[in-house]
Amino acid sequence: MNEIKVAVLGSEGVGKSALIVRFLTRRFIGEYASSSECIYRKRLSVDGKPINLQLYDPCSQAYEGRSTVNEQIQWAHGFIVVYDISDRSSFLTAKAIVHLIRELRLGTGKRNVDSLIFLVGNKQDLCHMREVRREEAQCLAAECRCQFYELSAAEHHQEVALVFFKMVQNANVGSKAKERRRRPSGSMAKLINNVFGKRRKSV
Ligand SMILES: Nc1nc2c(ncn2[C@@H]2O[C@H](COP(=O)(O)OP(=O)(O)OP(=O)(O)O)[C@@H](O)[C@H]2O)c(=O)[nH]1
Repeated sequence: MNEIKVAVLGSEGVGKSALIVRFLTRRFIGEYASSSECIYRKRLSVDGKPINLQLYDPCSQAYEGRSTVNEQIQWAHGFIVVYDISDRSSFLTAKAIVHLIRELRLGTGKRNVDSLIFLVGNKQDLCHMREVRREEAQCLAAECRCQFYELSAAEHHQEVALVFFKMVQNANVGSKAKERRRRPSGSMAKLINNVFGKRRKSV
């Protein structure tokens, strides 16, 4: 069964746990007691195929700089980078994380990251306290070639679910493509067989 690993990153209090819990349970739970990192697991069906999804939530460890994100980047197939639209500093942290992911992914040779970073502005219900303009976030997303969403874990279930499903779909397509690159294609396998198989017989 295909394993898809997604890290949900961002600074403290932006709503990482709220988004994950909203996706997993459809509910918004105001406060979360957890103070240590955790991995949530869920079985999904994508295009009729079963998928084991793992979601990494760093909890209060939040963004602890380059070395922590480096480890998370090695682990994850995809990244949901969250900021709070009413907190400018959380946007700057999200920006730093997105840049770091791109830089480190290129460094590890895992180049195909374009569809696997989502920038998510959470707490859209607090738009009267907005500190990050939507256009600014869209610009960052375009510059870093990632997908952009603005939503509210508190108010939107469908939008939140869509973001997670889209990420799983993209990661799944990426892992299938990787698998195909590893294995020779059907026609290539036939060709290899024809050439080398026949030669072996005639020796
Ligand atoms: N108004 C509003 N509050 C939200 C939303 N999402 C989360 N919150 C609140 O923001 C606070 C932090 O949410 P968490 O989900 O714990 O944030 P986190 O990023 O996981 O925080 P850490 O685990 O400390 O890193 C809580 O009080 C949530 O109720 C939202 O969409 N709107």
